[in-house]
Amino acid sequence: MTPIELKILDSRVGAEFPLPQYATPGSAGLDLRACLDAPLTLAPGETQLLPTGMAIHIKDPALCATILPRSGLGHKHGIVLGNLVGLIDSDYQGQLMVSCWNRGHSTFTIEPGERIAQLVILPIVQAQFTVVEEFAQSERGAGGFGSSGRQ
Ligand SMILES: O=c1ccn([C@H]2C[C@H](O)[C@@H](COP(=O)(O)OP(=O)(O)OP(=O)(O)O)O2)c(=O)[nH]1
Ligand SMILES: [Mg+2]
Repeated sequence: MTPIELKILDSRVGAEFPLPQYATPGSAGLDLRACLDAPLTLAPGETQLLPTGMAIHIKDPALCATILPRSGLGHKHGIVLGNLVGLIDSDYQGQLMVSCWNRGHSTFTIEPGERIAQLVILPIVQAQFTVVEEFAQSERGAGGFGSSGRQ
């Protein structure tokens, strides 16, 4: 386990709303909860930025966090992320925010404390680019975007 600092910005976090935790020993993600004062209704097509009531400071530039949708909410109810994937930089110290997008056809109500997305901590490699005139030829070369066909 990698220690990461977490600041509670809303006193309900860690009390009525549990802190993010790995649900099982093999979990990759920690569920994030909507730190709302009242239920929030998302109409079809609507996007709202929801607070989580907490901040993390990852510190280590060799790590980042991503915010991903929960599969049940996304698949069954069309509740995904307005930014598709959220990327949390290692030097970000502000509140973790979740952009919730109702891409479905029905209104969906998010309750205070409801688990709306998941946080996944990942390793990062920062690159330093070396500008060259030519690349050593690879097997693929510039082929892409379906160049290998469909079957
Ligand atoms: O779903 C998200 C995505 C980002 N962030 C925070 C953490 C991240 O480190 C910061 C900046 O995110 P990003 O670089 O993706 O956004 P930007 O539009 O490029 O903003 P900036 O100009 O602040 O970098 O916003 C969130 O809280 N939730
Ligand atoms: Mg940015």
